[in-house]
Amino acid sequence: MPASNAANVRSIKIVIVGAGSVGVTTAYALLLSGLAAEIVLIDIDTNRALGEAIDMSHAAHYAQARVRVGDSYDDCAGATAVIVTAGVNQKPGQTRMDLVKTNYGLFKSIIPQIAAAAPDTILIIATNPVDVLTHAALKLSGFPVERVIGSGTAMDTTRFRHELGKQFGVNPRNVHAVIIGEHGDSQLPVWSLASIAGMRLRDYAAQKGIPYDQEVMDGCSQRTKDAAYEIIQRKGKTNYGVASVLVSILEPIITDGDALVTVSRVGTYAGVDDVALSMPCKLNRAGAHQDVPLLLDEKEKELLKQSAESIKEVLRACE
Ligand SMILES: NC(=O)C1=CN([C@@H]2O[C@H](COP(=O)(O)OP(=O)(O)OC[C@H]3O[C@@H](n4cnc5c(N)ncnc54)[C@H](O)[C@@H]3O)[C@@H](O)[C@H]2O)C=CC1
Ligand SMILES: CC(=O)C(=O)O
Repeated sequence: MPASNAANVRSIKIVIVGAGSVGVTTAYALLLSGLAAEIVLIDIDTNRALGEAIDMSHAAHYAQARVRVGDSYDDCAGATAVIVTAGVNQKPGQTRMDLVKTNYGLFKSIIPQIAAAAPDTILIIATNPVDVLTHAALKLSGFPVERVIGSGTAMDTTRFRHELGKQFGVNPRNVHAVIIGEHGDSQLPVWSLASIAGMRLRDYAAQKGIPYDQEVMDGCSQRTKDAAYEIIQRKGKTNYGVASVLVSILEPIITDGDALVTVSRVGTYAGVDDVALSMPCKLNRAGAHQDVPLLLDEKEKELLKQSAESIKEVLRACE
């Protein structure tokens, strides 16, 4: 973090609603990041949350931050951001959309309480299905659209860059490629704009003498899409990747950093209105701004439309 922002951190309070696997891993990643002075955990299982907070407060000794449990949603007051991770997760074989009924019901109860206690905060939604619930959180909070952000395909973009970085033998940070659309099965890779060192992937491969094969590339995007299914099949949940992604979304909000991140936000996409999905957004103190139009090719535009429509269909069924 830039030294000029260090002073800000002393006033930064972040609330995490849902102190399960994603919530506590995020709290720990945030604690070690040094971005917050106070981290508050809120969970219906207050006893377990307290155990986590006590344990983490011993790590806080090394990180100069305070971790505590909130007594009620009133503890959201004054939070720079409230991250929502409460809700059921996928069992092996389930899709994210399979969780919608339970988690939508939960949001109807918790979002109005957070909004009443912290009317100026930024909501960051991680609970799945994240796009549908980002839309729900916007409607239930009455917040401006910039202040309701879904973690969206920031997670998939991270996984995609990891796959491409392995394929091309470069650090994933040097791969410029995004996954857009649903954080789920209808997501799409933007191949037409993917680059390494300013070169299209095909050109980079040619320069390096690496064979370029679209089937191999498609394997990278397929593994990205399937990553959560594989991890859940093997260990029952995903938590480390998303925790780091949530901190990477928080960082530009806390530091007013103007970072471009593929997050989910309500808007109109490929002609489908009032739907939340991910496109690159500029993140800063005021929230998420959609001022990064992507010049998609015709096939990508069609796939984005299909993704928006599939999210909208689930939204309609919820209403
Ligand atoms: N956006 C993303 O990239 C990712 C999203 N997820 C999603 O995050 C959610 C949480 O996953 P896990 O942490 O693995 O589940 P978990 O079961 O470990 O934790 C969920 C927590 O929510 C709490 N909770 C339930 N109802 C509550 C309420 N009314 N108020 C406060 N807390 C409440 C539970 O007590 C539990 O501690 C799931 O929907 C999962 O699909 C998980 C990984 C990645
Ligand atoms: C579970 C989930 O949404 C993920 O790890 O991508």
